[in-house]
Amino acid sequence: MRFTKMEGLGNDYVYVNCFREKVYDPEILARLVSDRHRGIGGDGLILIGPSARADFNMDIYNADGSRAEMCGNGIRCLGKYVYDHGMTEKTEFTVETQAGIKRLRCILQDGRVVAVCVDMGRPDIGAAVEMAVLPDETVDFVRVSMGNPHAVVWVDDIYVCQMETLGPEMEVHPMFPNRTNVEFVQIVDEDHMRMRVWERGSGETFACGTGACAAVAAGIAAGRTRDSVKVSLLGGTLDIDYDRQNETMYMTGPAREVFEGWTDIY
Ligand SMILES: N[C@@H](CCC[C@H](N)C(=O)O)C(=O)O
Repeated sequence: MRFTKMEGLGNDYVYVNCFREKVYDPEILARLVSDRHRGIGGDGLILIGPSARADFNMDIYNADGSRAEMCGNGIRCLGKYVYDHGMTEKTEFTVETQAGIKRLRCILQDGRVVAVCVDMGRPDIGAAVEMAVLPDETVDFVRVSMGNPHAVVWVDDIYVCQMETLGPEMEVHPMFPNRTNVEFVQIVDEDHMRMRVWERGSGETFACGTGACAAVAAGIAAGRTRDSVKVSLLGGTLDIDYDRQNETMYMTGPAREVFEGWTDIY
């Protein structure tokens, strides 16, 4: 099976072009290829395929084999893949995901895609909630859906926020029957946030595009940020812009191809 390893801000995925490859069991394949010691290594698996409703289809599986509805960093890399590999001549096109159809605009340098802007759709924000966690503590969070589930926790400092213990506990808490991604977010000022993320099915990653949109949506709803915010993650910075008129979030950030290869795991 031929594959391509790609990354957006260090959030890395193994891509398989299903226009020419057949994947028999994507859940098992995701676990095998994501293994950083015995596999290719990545935060999950992304399958690029045809769509009856859009220019392309994206299916994403986390490192533990679970299926996710959407991936912000992953969809930017898909945009780079299909343009740079000559699968489209358009710099603006649509991608069907489990969270609906997303519109992408590729930003080129010397004929290659260096960054992609994605219309991420309308965030769905819940009320602030308190959750009991061990031992005898509570944590306040805001539930946000970007098509996939997020819990945004405000912290004073992302480096001393107990992410390693709270993240896995919140991910599987009974309040989230489908589990959740958890964002730990520090407001630097009205235009800038710092964020660490515990991803459902993958653990801590360097960045999460849907998570950054969820954090900005929660920041705007709480009156703590403006509509255009830079989100600094461990792997770099994303630009998130809320379009009030159309009630939609735009995410802009880089996309990189790391290497191509062949594997007999499939
Ligand atoms: N890293 C992604 C999100 C990937 C899916 C997520 N772990 C989930 O299960 O919802 C992003 O950049 O958005």
